Amino acid sequence: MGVDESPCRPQSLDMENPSRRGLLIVLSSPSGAGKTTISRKLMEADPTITMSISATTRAPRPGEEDGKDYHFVTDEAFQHLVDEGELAEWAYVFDHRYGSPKEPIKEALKAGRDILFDIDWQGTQQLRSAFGNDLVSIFILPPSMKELERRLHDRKTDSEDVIAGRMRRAAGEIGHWGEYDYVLVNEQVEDCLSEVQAIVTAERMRRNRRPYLTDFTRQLVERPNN
Ligand SMILES: Nc1nc2c(ncn2[C@@H]2O[C@H](COP(=O)(O)OP(=O)(O)O)[C@@H](O)[C@H]2O)c(=O)[nH]1
Ligand SMILES: Nc1ncnc2c1ncn2[C@@H]1O[C@H](COP(=O)(O)OP(=O)(O)O)[C@@H](O)[C@H]1O
Repeated sequence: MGVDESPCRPQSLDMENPSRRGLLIVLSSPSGAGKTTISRKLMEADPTITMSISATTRAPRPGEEDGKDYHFVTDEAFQHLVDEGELAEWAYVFDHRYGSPKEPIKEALKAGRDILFDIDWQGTQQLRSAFGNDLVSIFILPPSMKELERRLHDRKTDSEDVIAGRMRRAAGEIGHWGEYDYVLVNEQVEDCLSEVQAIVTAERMRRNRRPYLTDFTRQLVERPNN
């Protein structure tokens, strides 16, 4: 259901204005647990959700597209983004820098659209400080460390060295699970996707994200014959 199709949406609402505050949806996990897979499926099922495309200094993997998967930039270009205050958050991950551009977030929130982030715990902390109640955070765990390693090999995008580095970092990343609003185990992709969708649906219904309810409830009470 699209943003404007809620059955609870009062008819008198100004159609030019968004009826709901946009939501920042953050997915974090150790590398290989499945957040890219879940993100893609979530957006396929609900095209009103847009992805925040991060800037990174890491090299593209085979099949990755500049401007679609990441904005692949040099160290100098990344530093320029930092200096100009164009990133809402940024962090070092696996010896590279990754950051979320500020402008698309502002646009999405203004338009009442939801925006999805595939970022680590450091970025999540920074976004939570900046956006508070507009953010919902979800941590995705693998069913086991053995399965995590199997998925990293299966993906065939990284060398043995890189996989070993990602596995070494996984325990540290998992250590931050307690900072997240929701924690899921990605055993079967479709089950995990359904759980993420249930969270998004419920979070969209939160009272503070539906400011029009103030007018709607007033109308209900003041004009009982309508
Ligand atoms: N803080 C922060 N982390 C990011 C950002 N973009 C990606 N990451 C994280 O960087 C880590 C590495 O990402 P990537 O190199 O694509 O590897 P992957 O985890 O195997 O997909 C993952 O934990 C991502 O969630 C960002 O903009 N900010
Ligand atoms: N539930 C799952 N069961 C089996 N394989 C999975 C599952 N979820 C993801 N994968 C596979 O695991 C690999 C890593 O998934 P990916 O989405 O790239 O993880 P991340 O973005 O967290 O690094 C990919 O090859 C993906 O197809």
